[in-house]
Amino acid sequence: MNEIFITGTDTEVGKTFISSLLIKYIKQHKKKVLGFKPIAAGAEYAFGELVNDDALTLLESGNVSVPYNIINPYIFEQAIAPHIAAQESKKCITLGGLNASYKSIKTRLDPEGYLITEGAGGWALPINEEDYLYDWVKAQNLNVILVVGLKLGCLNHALLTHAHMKSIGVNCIGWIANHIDPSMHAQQQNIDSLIARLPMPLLAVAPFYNDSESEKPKLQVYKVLSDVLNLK
Ligand SMILES: Nc1ncnc2c1ncn2[C@@H]1O[C@H](COP(=O)(O)OP(=O)(O)OP(=O)(O)O)[C@@H](O)[C@H]1O
Ligand SMILES: C[C@H](N)[C@H](N)CCCCCC(=O)O
Ligand SMILES: [Mg+2]
Repeated sequence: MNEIFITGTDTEVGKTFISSLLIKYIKQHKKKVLGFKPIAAGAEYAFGELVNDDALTLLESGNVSVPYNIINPYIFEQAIAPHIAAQESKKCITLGGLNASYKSIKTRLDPEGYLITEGAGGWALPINEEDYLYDWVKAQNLNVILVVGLKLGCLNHALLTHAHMKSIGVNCIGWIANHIDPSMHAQQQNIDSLIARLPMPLLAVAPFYNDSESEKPKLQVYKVLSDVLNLK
């Protein structure tokens, strides 16, 4: 199975936006693909069940039909740091629980399928008093793609995020530049600054997408994306 973990330089930098475009890109290659949002904070009740927008977006983007709770095992109503939301609702996010959910979702895909997991927040997300979501990513030996939300400050966030991945032995297979701030100055120079400093390839660039535009958002994809995703 092809398994990828999508992290970002921060919360709200476009992990869901990019994950959804990547899932669509993989579907264009006639592959089965499923999104996984293990931990979601910020949810509403629909038909008596708590649901989260990111998880719904991932579910709708893929082409494998599974019940909601399979793709989003940990869900909290408040849009706050998940380990705090868990404490407040007297629940506990555990590495064991994440492993069990991951094992369960993997039974829904065959070995040629793609499982795209979206993190929550940035790379260093506490999940309880001891563990971080990256401990789980490392334990599962997942390849990571870093979404860089292009805004002032993203160079520091991207470089520190990658430095930490390297220090714990997590494999980052590439990064994606996401134009989230149309007013940002020197956008291309910022991309070039990261190309020069990050050792992994730039896989794609997402333009700023204006909701009022009739066109669907599109990734500008580099050939290396299909290579790292094993898509022929
Ligand atoms: N390229 C883009 N153009 C325009 N808007 C974008 C773009 N990328 C993301 N956005 C918008 O920015 C907001 C944050 O994006 P998104 O929800 O994907 O971030 P996230 O990193 O997944 O956040 P979270 O940490 O909550 O999971 C959303 O409203 C999304 O539609
Ligand atoms: C609520 C938000 N949209 C995300 N789901 C969770 C972000 C957690 C950030 C934790 C932190 O780094 O401070
Ligand atoms: Mg998201």
